[in-house]
Amino acid sequence: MNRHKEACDFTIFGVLGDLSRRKLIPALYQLDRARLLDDKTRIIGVARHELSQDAFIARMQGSLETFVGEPLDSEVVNRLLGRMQYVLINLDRPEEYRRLDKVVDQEQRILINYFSVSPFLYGNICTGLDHAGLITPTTRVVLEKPIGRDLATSRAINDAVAKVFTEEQVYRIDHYLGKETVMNLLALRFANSIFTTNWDHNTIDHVQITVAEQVGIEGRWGYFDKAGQLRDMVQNHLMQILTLVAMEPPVDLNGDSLRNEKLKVLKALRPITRENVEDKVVRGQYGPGFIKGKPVPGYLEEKGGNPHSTTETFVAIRVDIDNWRWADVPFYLRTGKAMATKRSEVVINFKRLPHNIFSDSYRKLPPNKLIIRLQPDEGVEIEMLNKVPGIGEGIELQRTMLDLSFSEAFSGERITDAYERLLLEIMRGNQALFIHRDEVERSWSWIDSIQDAWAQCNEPPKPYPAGSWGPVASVALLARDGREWEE
Ligand SMILES: NC(=O)C1=CN([C@@H]2O[C@H](COP(=O)(O)OP(=O)(O)OC[C@H]3O[C@@H](n4cnc5c(N)ncnc54)[C@H](OP(=O)(O)O)[C@@H]3O)[C@@H](O)[C@H]2O)C=CC1
Ligand SMILES: O=C1O[C@H](COP(=O)(O)O)[C@@H](O)[C@H](O)[C@H]1O
Repeated sequence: MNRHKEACDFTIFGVLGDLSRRKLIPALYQLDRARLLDDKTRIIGVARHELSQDAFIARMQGSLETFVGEPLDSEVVNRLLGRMQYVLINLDRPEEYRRLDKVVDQEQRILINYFSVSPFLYGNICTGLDHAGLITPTTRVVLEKPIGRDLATSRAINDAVAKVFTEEQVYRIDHYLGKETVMNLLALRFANSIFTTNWDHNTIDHVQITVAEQVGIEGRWGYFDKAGQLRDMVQNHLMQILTLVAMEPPVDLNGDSLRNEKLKVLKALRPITRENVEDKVVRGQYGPGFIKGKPVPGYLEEKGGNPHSTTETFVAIRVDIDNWRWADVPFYLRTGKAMATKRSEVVINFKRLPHNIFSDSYRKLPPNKLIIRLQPDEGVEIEMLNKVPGIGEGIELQRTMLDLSFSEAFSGERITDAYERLLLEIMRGNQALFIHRDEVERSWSWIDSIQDAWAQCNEPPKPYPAGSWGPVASVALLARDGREWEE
């Protein structure tokens, strides 16, 4: 691993697509602004449209103007655009990859190949790069999620990539791993003794992980309807958050140390099958409703959609981890589109104390909670009991919050976008924030079992109004265990 910035030929396949325009190009702008790109680094955009270099630069400038979200620094814009070069390649045609050979220089710079296209094109790109003799031991490849749609397709894609790249050359992106607050889970857990020593079945009752999105599908029907929320969000983002919360302490922060500990958690997930799927999983689909006071269509009425689709837009799951640390500590996951608000958080619910010595007003003392706000309004809260000040008789208790809001505690620090961090780590050659093939395949195998169980049950998803917290059945999922969601 090289911790220093290196000169790269950063090549984006699918440079005119949504991800590239909305996330990658703006992230490169921020890195250039922070002087984190080597002076010799170049950005090569690959797409299949006849486009002059000037027209390409104009399109990239348009992306910056639309998606950077702050006034642009013209000096940085000019420097960044000056690094860019367009190359026309139809990714299905191996003979066209030779055009890249003319622009990359692997003696001077590291070649990074970012596949910002459908995963079903990854094999073709690998063949094309190999055909053109562009793969050397220092070449890197970046794969976007989702890798496939199940274990079989993910294996086929990983096999195609493994024909030409070693695992040490592959960077599988899950952008949640680049979010400040997700990375902070490591600091919280392994830099603070109060948590390190209170992080198991002895002190924790259960864990909740919520990733609620307020947006609906909004023009992404073609992709989303074939995927659904389980594949789109749980297989990757929620599984990664879960593994970071549940894993054993890694020996250090190196890529393999972290990835091995995460993998052990995935191996310990209790399978969900036809026999228990109805008790453990709730599938929902949003209907018409109101978001921010405005009427919004249901999933089946979205533009370009199929009015008979049974694809889920919401999932809630009780996950059990069969290992020593988490015996009898359920992890409840929920994620959905078109929900009441955008909110992602992890809530660690501690156990109740066995006995109450205080007033009768609390029959049982409410347990402590640690709330980790992943986004928005990033921060950490601890819910605890305090004495109400005063000289009255006895000790009166009140629930209080210790609230560490990142915007206040680190005021002046800009919260970097996940892609900025991840692109930088790829350029540095640090694999710690990227996913190993074994993790992807373990996760798919667990998800496939739920998909199979759903297919056997053949039950339609439960409806919920857009702008709500999901189907009522998701409340019942916890109520059956005597618990409730953090609201
Ligand atoms: N968009 C997002 O927010 C996210 C995307 N991802 C992943 O990122 C990847 C890209 O997604 P996204 O940008 O949304 O997809 P888009 O469809 O917007 O972009 C893909 C690009 O690939 C190009 N392309 C397709 N086939 C070929 C070909 N044969 N030769 C050359 N170019 C081709 C398309 O060009 P053309 O215009 O000619 O069809 C298009 O510009 C996917 O793997 C997706 O799952 C992951 C997380 C979030
Ligand atoms: O990967 C994806 O993530 C987004 C949500 O990302 P966030 O950073 O805005 O939380 C989700 O909307 C999309 O469907 C999914 O493919």
